[in-house]
Amino acid sequence: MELIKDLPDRLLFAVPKKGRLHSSCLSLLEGAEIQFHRKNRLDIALVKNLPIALVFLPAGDIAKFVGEGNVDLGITGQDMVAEARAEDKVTEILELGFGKCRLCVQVPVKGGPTKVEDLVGKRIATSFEGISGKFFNEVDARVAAANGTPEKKTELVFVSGSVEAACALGLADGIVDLVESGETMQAAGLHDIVTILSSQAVLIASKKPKHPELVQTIAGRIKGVIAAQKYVYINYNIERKNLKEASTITPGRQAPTVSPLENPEWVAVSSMVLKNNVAKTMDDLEAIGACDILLFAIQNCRV
Ligand SMILES: Nc1ncnc2c1ncn2[C@@H]1O[C@H](COP(=O)(O)OP(=O)(O)OP(=O)(O)O)[C@@H](O)[C@H]1O
Ligand SMILES: O=P(O)(O)OC[C@H]1O[C@H](OP(=O)(O)OP(=O)(O)O)[C@H](O)[C@@H]1O
Ligand SMILES: [Mg+2]
Repeated sequence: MELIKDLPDRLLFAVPKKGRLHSSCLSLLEGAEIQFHRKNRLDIALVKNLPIALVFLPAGDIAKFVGEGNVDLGITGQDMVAEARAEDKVTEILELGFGKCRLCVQVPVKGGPTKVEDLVGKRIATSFEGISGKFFNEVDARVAAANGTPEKKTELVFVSGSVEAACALGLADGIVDLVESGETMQAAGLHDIVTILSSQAVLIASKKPKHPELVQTIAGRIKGVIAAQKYVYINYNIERKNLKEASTITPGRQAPTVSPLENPEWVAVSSMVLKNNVAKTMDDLEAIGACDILLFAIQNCRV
């Protein structure tokens, strides 16, 4: 097949083929000007403007492929990297700020245990067998040591999705699954008693990439897109005597850009500032006498 023949010369970049991370990944690729056309049903797409091939894989498999060096780059959740036991086999280049969630032990609100130790010897349903197994092995050992009794094993029951249904269906006494808004958990009559890990989507690279320079190029582009989403550009005028204080409010990534104005007692200042704190930043600037405060969206940047 024509497509496969082209692959050896290209950097392979694995992207979740569906699910929670898929559409944010596509926006990221677009922002990084990684242009491709994906044929219907095909899980490989050649990038038109760079020597890259995108491979669309289940999020759960991506860490394994990157860790084994089959593909140079990938995007998946930190939870998936941990579940694949690939933390030492991949380089986490960048947290991407989406796909944020927590992996939690959850139990029924009514009549469920109140602490994780009470689940020892019981049944836990999960799609995260690796992480949950390690977690409950430690709890089992700790409880046995504390009580001076032989170790009782907590039983893991694998389910591939809709994990929250397991308690109501009588399959398990508790579950380990992801929580974001908490809606699914609450709808199932559950609450969380322990957070095992917090996760978000990450850009990961193989430890020995076949195309290291291209890895750097793509990482730089994606970092730029993420920074552009995180920051806005602020511009304001201020009396020179207040510049020191203003610089502490808008320090910029390196330092603020200060330009002289016709009136020698005044300067114009520009700086990147964090988007999520920008109203407070503007309040603080106004309070020290800044005026003509303008805010600009950043289309893209390199940091
Ligand atoms: N509710 C959520 N909010 C935020 N991020 C999430 C949420 N659920 C999952 N994720 C993140 O997205 C990753 C992939 O989850 P996703 O649900 O897309 O995969 P899946 O469960 O294998 O597929 P599917 O649910 O389509 O069968 C998770 O490993 C986690 O990092
Ligand atoms: O706290 P919330 O915002 O409700 O999100 C949490 C839910 O999202 C994920 O499920 P998903 O939609 O991927 O379905 P799945 O269980 O079939 O994987 C996760 O497995 C939880 O069930
Ligand atoms: Mg899911």
